[in-house]
Amino acid sequence: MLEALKEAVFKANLDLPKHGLVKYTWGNVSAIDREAGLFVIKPSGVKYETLQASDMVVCDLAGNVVEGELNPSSDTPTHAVLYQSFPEIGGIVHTHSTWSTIWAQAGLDVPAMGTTHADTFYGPVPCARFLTQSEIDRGYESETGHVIVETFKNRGIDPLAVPGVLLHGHGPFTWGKTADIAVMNAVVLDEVAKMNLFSRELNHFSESLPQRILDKHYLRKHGKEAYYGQK
Ligand SMILES: O=C(CO)[C@@H](O)[C@H](O)COP(=O)(O)O
Repeated sequence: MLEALKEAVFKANLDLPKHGLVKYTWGNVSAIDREAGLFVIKPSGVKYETLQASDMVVCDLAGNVVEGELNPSSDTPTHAVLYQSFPEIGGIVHTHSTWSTIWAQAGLDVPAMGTTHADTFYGPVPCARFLTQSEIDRGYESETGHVIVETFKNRGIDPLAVPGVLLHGHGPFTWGKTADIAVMNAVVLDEVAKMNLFSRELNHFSESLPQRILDKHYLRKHGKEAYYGQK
């Protein structure tokens, strides 16, 4: 079942260490077949060096395993909630990539400070709040997905215009129309997180570009007159 999608997700998972986004088994990639209502995700705890396409696990939109010998990623419930809530996305990446995780641990949005950021993200990449104890008790991974969705809803952010989020104290999730685009967005997010960290230091001596200039840059690059969901 879904052999081609398994191959695509397998290759996308191997791109994480290739781009320096993961250490050991930190992180995972999934992709969804919307017609089948099933998504394919990396198995939990399997080293990238030994990973095979046949190891991929197939889950339904509730996160239940429908095919696969291995346990799905521990983040499967988060992926499931995001696929349910963001119907236009096709692939999701979670990592603990260094520079994005620095901002996540600080509980800060990654600000839009230049065109490199604005090429991909229409405004800041938000940092979602800590989970409450009762949320953790209900299930950390599924509640994580709900906190991400709540963040975008409460802040009026379009997940297609900002295909990524930080989780306070945890790390980044990114997404896109395919697993490969989700991986690219994860690479860009980590790169701009690194750039912004040092730009903010230098900002003690200089000014950043105004947000309106960067917003126009995004809209021009993405051919959008006015992007709904963003003021
Ligand atoms: O965030 C975490 C653990 O804190 C997970 O994302 C692990 O980093 C990867 O878990 P598996 O996908 O191997 O279950």
